[in-house]
Amino acid sequence: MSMTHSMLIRTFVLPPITIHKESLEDKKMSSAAVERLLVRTTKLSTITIKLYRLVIIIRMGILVLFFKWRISTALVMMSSPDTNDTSTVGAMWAVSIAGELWFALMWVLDQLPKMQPVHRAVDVTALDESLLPTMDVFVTTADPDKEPPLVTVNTILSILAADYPADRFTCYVSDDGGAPLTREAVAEAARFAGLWVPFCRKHGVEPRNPEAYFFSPGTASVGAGYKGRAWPELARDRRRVRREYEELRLRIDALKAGDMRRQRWSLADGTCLRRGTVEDHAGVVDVLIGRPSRTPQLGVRTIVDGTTNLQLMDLSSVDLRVPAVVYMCREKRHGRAHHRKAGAMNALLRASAVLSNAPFILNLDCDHYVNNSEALRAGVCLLLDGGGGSDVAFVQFPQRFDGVDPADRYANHNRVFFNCTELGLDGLQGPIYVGTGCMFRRSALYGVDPPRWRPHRGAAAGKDDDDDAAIKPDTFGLSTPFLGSVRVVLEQWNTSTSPPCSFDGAAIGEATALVSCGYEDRTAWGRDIGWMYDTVTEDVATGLCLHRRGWRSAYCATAPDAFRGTAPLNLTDRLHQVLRWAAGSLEIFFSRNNALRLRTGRLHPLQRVAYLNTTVYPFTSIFLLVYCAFPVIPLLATNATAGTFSMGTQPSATYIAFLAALMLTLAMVAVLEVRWSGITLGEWWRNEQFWMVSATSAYLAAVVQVALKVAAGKEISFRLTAKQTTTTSSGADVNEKFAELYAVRWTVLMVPPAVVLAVNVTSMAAAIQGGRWRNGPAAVLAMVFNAWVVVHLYPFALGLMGRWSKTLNPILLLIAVFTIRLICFILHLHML
Ligand SMILES: O=c1ccn([C@@H]2O[C@H](COP(=O)(O)OP(=O)(O)O[C@H]3O[C@H](CO)[C@@H](O)[C@H](O)[C@H]3O)[C@@H](O)[C@H]2O)c(=O)[nH]1
Ligand SMILES: [Mn+2]
Repeated sequence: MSMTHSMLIRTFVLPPITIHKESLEDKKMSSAAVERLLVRTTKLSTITIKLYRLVIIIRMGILVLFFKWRISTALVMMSSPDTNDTSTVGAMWAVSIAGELWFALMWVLDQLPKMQPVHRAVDVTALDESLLPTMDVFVTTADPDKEPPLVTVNTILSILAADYPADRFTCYVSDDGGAPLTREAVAEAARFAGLWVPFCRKHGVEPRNPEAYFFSPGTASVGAGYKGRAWPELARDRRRVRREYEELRLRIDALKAGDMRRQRWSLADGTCLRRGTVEDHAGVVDVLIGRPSRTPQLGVRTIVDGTTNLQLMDLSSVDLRVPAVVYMCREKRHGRAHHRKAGAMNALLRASAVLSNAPFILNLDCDHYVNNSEALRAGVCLLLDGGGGSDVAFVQFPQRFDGVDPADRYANHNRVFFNCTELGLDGLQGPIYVGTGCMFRRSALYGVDPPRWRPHRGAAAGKDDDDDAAIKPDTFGLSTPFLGSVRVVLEQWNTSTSPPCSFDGAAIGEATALVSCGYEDRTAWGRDIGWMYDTVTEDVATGLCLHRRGWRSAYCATAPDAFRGTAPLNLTDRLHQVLRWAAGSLEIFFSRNNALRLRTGRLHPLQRVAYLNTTVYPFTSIFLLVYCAFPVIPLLATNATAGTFSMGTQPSATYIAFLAALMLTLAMVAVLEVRWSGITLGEWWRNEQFWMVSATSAYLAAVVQVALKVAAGKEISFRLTAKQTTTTSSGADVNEKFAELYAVRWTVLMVPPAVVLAVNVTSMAAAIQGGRWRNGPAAVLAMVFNAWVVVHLYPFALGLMGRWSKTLNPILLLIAVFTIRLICFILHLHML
């Protein structure tokens, strides 16, 4: 990378000197005249959105009036001489109002940041081919048992075959398990890439993940959308490549079978290392495919099978180059913190700095493959965009999943978050970073301020002394070559130095030293630079640190999906995933990154609200459980009269009016949200439902875990999500296809919702049996509320029932639940 790169930096990355308030109109007019736009940003301001905002504001007004009324009524009741048991009555009022206040607050925190969604369309054809920046792609894997090597291999192949110049990107694979099996599998992928990558280029196949391409039902019709040469040729080539791929699969199976007997690593240079354990092993950096030449290597030959002499594929005039592949395993030692994924990412960040030092970085978890070969270009558009792209620290892509059952009973797709929340945030300071499928600007990770907050450093400025001063060993560590690489990256603001790029022995030696476990001692890694430590959701914390420094982020939704991954296999895995996210969120809440305490004017106020929302939501579990248990009391009470706890208030027209208004506006907001974001009502409902399941189980456990951490310093573990191999023969029946999903695996997390379910069901039974439900409207309503809880917990019950359960129609349930929810609120009010 020499002139081309520096020109590019000058053209696109140089910061505008003035701090400008973004005006979309201005931007459109000024840039359109000069060059083709890489990104077209439109504020969604359809009638739906306007109505949506209006209803949200009206509902907030109603909430204020409602609470004013509730609290004043409570105070009047308490001081009334007719109330005989003041302490019980007071406690009940407090529980009820506290619950409602918390739910209302959560609703407001959730809605506010969603009110100004924007839509960004990238134009990859507007990118100047000769100016494409270099990119480092990081793949993380940690355990070959839970993350099958075949999945990782497919991810790597899809990356290598992506539509991006082969000499401009490098694929780094981090193996936290230090498993020879993983390394061998990566090497197999590197070998197979020599055939797979040119094949993809020749025929323009999609997706470029061989497993998905050959075996997933969706891509069976290869002819459709065919971009390459002659169709019969594709059919022939496809058959041959598929045969090769099947052999690769067999080889990986064999590796797996033989894994137990292996004691040593053998590296590319012939040296052997003794195999360590997962928690204790040496650091390794191993270049599996070196840097390809800078010019395309057009195939003038055909690949011929050595034994059968059969012509395998005609690759004349197809570029045969394969991007560089580096296998990396950071050193781990007993008794030394390794900081999970964040630690792996920081090791990758440093090792790649002395090897390729690309200004942009893409991270994919081992199970998330490139599904749209233009994905890398799409991300680059947003980072290079002349109209503000230089302030963008990262581009988050939506996470999409294969292998989710048609009913999505555990809400794995998370559509409300990706299609509403992230889009809304994009209109503020940018989406929250949520892990896999995210592209970064390397300099942002080194802790510098974004251009718009560096107003004195413009194109004219010379060497930046501040930057030099900032590149200190007590921040970045002692490696001189690494410090040099940091300087190069930071100087890209205003000079035209090109990053060094070398895979020679010295560079590899340095990279190995950079992944040693002592390198970060007494440095700022994990605190001020790189990925953040001290939380199991390093993603949210890292994004927050970038946003608080004034960086923006961007959301990049493409069609077809840029990346696709796998979702947790069963309810147990899913609950543990949600538990980890909730615990990580609370860890951030109790850290120096608490959104309420951050002292910075650079965080957009609504962005702050969004971060507050993302870090406090698990507390809902406490309010929810208490609030849920509350109406059951009259049914279980030995005193048969439901009036025991009634404080004698008569239903008033006021509260009926409040309820009607609150319920109506809630329903309207939901319907409008579904409309502007394009998700389905079913998806929205699944989200609601799974929220209930998590809130009664995983969130509660998260609160306990974090309480233990805060009080007793007990660390929270990162339980890896098991990945599925996506192969699903097209003909298989649903039960067989999702057998793993329907399997019941017990976890303590299921205890609280099971108890809630049981209590509700028995209290209903008891009430019916004892004829108590006839004793008063409160009891009847309590039963209805019970039913509401039970219905909300039904995906959980399905999980418990295992594969024999049949899925109910979510839409019918939705209607039922809305009606019941209304009655539930009446119940709460009636009892008081
Ligand atoms: O010590 C570790 C632990 C995990 N990982 C990798 O981290 C990734 C995420 O782990 P996974 O179990 O798949 O977590 P998910 O809940 O599915 O992932 C989401 O949530 C995580 C934070 O909790 C983020 O790190 C992920 O990027 C995000 O996709 C995987 O590639 C792992 O190989 C490591 O490299 N080292
Ligand atoms: Mn995952």
